[in-house]
Amino acid sequence: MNASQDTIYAQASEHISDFQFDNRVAGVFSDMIRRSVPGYTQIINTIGDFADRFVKPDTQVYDLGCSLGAATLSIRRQIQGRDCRIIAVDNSESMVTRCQENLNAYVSDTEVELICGDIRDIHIENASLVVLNFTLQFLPPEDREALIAKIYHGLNPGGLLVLSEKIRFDDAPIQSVLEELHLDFKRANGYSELEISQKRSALENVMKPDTLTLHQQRLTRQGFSHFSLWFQCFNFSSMVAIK
Ligand SMILES: C[S@@+](CC[C@H](N)C(=O)[O-])C[C@H]1O[C@@H](n2cnc3c(N)ncnc32)[C@H](O)[C@@H]1O
Ligand SMILES: O=C(O)C(=O)C[C@]1(C(=O)O)C=C[C@@H](O)C=C1
Repeated sequence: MNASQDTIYAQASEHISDFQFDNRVAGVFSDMIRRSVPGYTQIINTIGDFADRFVKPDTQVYDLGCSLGAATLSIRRQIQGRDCRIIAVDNSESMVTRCQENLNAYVSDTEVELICGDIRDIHIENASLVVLNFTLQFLPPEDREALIAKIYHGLNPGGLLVLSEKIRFDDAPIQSVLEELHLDFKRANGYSELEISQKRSALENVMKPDTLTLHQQRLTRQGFSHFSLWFQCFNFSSMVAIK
C-alpha cells in the first residue's frame, strides 16, 4: 500500500480549511492513519479475525468508509472459499481509485464490489459482518442513528458490527489526560506541534466524536443484543455489537 509520508500540515498556513479525504490525503493516508491512530494495525488485523469467526457462507460483508481498503483486504484474506461478497464503499474518488489498485494487487476468490458513493445511500442486506472503521465519526451526528438502524436491519441474526471510533469523555480530567497521551503518540511518531495543531483545526468542524456511552446506547436502542468494547488505547476505541 502507498507508504508516502504525510507532510500535509508541515508548513504553516494562514487559512486552515476543513479536513477532506481528497487526493492529497489519499496519497499519504496509509502513513497518516498509522501515525495518528494508536492500535490501527492491530484493529485491522483483528477485523480479519472477527471475519473468520462471523462471516457465514453465501452472505455479504460491508466495509463502510473503506478508504484504501485495509479492512477489506484483512477480511478477504480470512474468508476465502465461502462464496461471500464484500461491498466496500467510500465517497472519496481518490480513495476509491487507490483502493481498487490495492485490491488488484492480490489474488482472491472473494468478489469485492467497490462503490464510490455515500454510505447513507447504500442498501444493506444478507450481511454477516459490517465494518465502520473510523467512519461514523465523520457523519453529521444527526445522521448516525439512521445508519446504525439500517445496518441492524441489514444484518442477519448473529451478524456482527465492528465500530471503531475516536471517543470523547464527559469526565474532564480523563478527557484531558487521554487526549494528551494521544498527542504524545503523534509526537513520538514524528509529527511536529505545528502539524498537530493545524490538523486539529482542520478536523474541528468535520469530526465530532461521541462518548462510549452514547455509542452503546445508540446500538442497544436500535436492537443489538450484545455489545462490548474490545479495544481501547487512549481516546481511540473499537466496539463490537451482535444482532
Ligand atoms: C478515517 S477514514 C476510514 C479508514 C478505513 N476504514 C480504514 O480502515 O483504513 C474515513 C473514510 O470514510 C469516508 N467517508 C466519510 N464520510 C463518508 C460517507 N458519508 N460516505 C462514504 N464514505 C465516507 C472518507 O472518504 C474516508 O475515506
Ligand atoms: O484525531 C486525530 O488527530 C486524528 O488524526 C484521527 C483521524 C481518524 O480518527 O480518522 C483523523 C483523520 C485521519 O483519517 C486519520 C486519523
